[in-house]
Amino acid sequence: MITFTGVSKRYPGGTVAVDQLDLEVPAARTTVLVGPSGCGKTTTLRMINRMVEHTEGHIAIDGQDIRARDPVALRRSIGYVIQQAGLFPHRTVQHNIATVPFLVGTTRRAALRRSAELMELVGLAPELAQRYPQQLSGGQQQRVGVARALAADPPILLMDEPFSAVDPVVRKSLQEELLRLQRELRKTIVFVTHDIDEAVRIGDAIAVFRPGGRLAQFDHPEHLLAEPVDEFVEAFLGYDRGVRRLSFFPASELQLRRAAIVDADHPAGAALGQARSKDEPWLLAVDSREHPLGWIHADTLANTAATTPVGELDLVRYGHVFTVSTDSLRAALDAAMLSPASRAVGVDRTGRVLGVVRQTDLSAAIWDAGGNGAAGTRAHG
Ligand SMILES: Nc1ncnc2c1ncn2[C@@H]1O[C@H](COP(=O)(O)OP(=O)(O)OP(=O)(O)O)[C@@H](O)[C@H]1O
Repeated sequence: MITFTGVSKRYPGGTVAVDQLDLEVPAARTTVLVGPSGCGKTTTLRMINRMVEHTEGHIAIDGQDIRARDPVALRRSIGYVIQQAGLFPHRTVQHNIATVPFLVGTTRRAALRRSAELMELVGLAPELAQRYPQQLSGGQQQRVGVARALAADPPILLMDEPFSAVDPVVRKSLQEELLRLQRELRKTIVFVTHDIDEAVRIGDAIAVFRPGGRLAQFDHPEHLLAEPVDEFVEAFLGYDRGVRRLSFFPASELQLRRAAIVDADHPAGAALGQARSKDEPWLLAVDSREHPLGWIHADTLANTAATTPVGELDLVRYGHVFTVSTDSLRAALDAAMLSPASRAVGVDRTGRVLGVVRQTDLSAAIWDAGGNGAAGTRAHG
């Protein structure tokens, strides 16, 4: 655990970057520091490894005051990842990753072996080992940065806007990788970002700072979104926080309708009977592996020769699906909103259709989620 007690930082010249911070950063969890530009996030992060010395108060790691530690040894025992990775341009990928092992006197062989292990861990192909940083994409550079920070197996990892220089798609995949790594490694991660969506996605706890370096709220993401302490936090979270909160409620409890599924080789007449008897105006046609093909409306079936197989009709695109076991209500809502049939298609991990969810059933689940705020369980998606 990292404990800040009455910590302030006044830079020479008088700027108070952090003002009387009391914060307990839990061990083996990801804590995210968010807030508008200049509110003291980076300063807070850098005070942990003494790259910036605090001017008031105490900072302790597992009960030990960091001032009692040698700053160089302290820094080496804490992983540090920054925006645009901060790699050494004249060192190959494998040597960049092995920087700290080399510094602390690990044998060349052991350091390079560790480097290869870490490349695999962060999802970098082995053939990239001999490349130089400028020969990598932004996302690959960030992965090297993470691998380098993990090389000495530090219990604490500080990450300062590590993913903000890459495009949104790469950023999302890096966030997913970080979540996967963290499930495996259980480091104490302190992560700085401007982006509240990123914070909610990866944080177990979120500290929102306000201008002037003051802590506004420290909370679990779902609780933060449900109950911002004041107007500043509410505005910072954005006015779509209700929808964002849905990402904490699993889709697995949604009622899935199987009666709306029809095999592609089923004749139109029988499908029409199914649609009418089950009160399902939209049917989802599936192939022999039960993967979705598209929607068909009862009116279309009524105007088709009864013997024509459903799969030969003009099916309406089904849009995107949600994975029942891992996605959240937010993903299911999104799938339903974008569906021409106003229904979301729920699949298993292999893409097999498990059922469809109507917007009315979704509304009921969302209503329940709203009523039981704090009881939500985190979905993985
Ligand atoms: N070395 C320094 N000397 C003087 N003032 C500084 C120094 N570093 C930061 N500051 C000031 O301290 C305040 C907090 O800066 P800090 O970088 O911690 O904020 P931040 O929340 O990380 O900002 P951003 O999101 O823009 O990176 C700002 O007013 C900044 O100008």
